[in-house]
Amino acid sequence: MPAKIPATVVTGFLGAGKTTLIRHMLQHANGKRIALIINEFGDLGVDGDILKGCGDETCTEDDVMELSNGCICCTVADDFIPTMEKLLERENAPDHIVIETSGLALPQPLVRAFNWPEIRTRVTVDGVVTVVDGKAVTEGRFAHNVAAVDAQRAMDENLDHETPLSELFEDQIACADMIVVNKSDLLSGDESASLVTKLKSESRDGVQVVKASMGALPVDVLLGQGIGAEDDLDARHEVHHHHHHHDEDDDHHDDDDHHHGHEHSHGHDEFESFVVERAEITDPTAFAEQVADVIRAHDILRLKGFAAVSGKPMRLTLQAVGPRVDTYFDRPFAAEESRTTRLVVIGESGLDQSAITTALSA
Ligand SMILES: Nc1nc2c(ncn2[C@@H]2O[C@H](COP(=O)(O)OP(=O)(O)OP(=O)(O)O)[C@@H](O)[C@H]2O)c(=O)[nH]1
Repeated sequence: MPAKIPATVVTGFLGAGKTTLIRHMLQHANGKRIALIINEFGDLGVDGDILKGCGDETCTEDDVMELSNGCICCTVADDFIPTMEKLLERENAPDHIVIETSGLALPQPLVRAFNWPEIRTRVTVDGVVTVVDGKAVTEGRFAHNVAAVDAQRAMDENLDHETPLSELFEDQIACADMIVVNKSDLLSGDESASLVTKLKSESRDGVQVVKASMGALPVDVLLGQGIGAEDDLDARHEVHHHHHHHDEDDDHHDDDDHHHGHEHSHGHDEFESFVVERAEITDPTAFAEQVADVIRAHDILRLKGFAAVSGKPMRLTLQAVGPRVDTYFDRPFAAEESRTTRLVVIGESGLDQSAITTALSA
């Protein structure tokens, strides 16, 4: 039997730097054929577009497969397994598979999917890499809810779920084989060192915690961990209490209802996304400020997309994580492509979509 193809799962909260890390990895792959599977939250396919546009010969469009919108654990049978099978049927099998989960995904259900018989004999989970936004964590964006949650708990003992942010973060840390403290360039040496120490103490024994800027890590550090995470699921406990019925079963593959039945009880239903489309903008700097103001006013977690700038043939990529907005021109608009501005907005459920749309369209 041929050796199993190793697959690395890259997880991490919205905007932590997963796509940036993968892009760096592809550009330094040294001839290794890496196939990518991307599961994005939000409708625009921004991550796939950024990766396909990386212009490196080792990452042709064929090597990037996008899963339809939705969380992997709800769509294993309909989407993830068929996509993997398509990849495995290719004549020219990849040396390594990298899966970028959406920033709102729980990695455990994805790792569990590697125990499906169709996949288990041919692929193994080489390791789970969890990318952490060092700046956001240092600023307490995931932890500052803890006091409120504890207060809530004290009032109602039946309430067993945490805030969506802290709970996702904990699940992603609990599943990690390697934790990347990204965005170290935005931290002092002391800040990043103390975050490394803290995450080491919060993660399982033997988990590596490394610092990075712009996800720049040697490919050999990221790939080839040889963990076999699918055999080791129990150690990667989930704090998501409301769907623990996933836990015991390695053989639920013939029970599709099992996957769909609880689709609406997932933590990430507490998040939503929508797309805002507007006409060309005139000034990238002014628009970035406008976007930052809208993000602050509406508590938006993540905003990204592409803009057309009057008089410029190039497309502007806009990326915001919290109120920090990055822009750069990535490539010319194609002849048949319409010069519009399209942005995907992601936040906790209850966003005022019409007010946000109006403010971004002004
Ligand atoms: N300063 C700084 N910015 C970074 C770093 N890594 C990523 N970014 C920026 O952070 C933004 C989000 O990065 P992505 O790589 O798209 O993050 P992601 O985790 O793939 O985001 P989602 O797929 O939306 O969850 C982009 O504007 C990046 O340029 C870093 O190490 N330092």
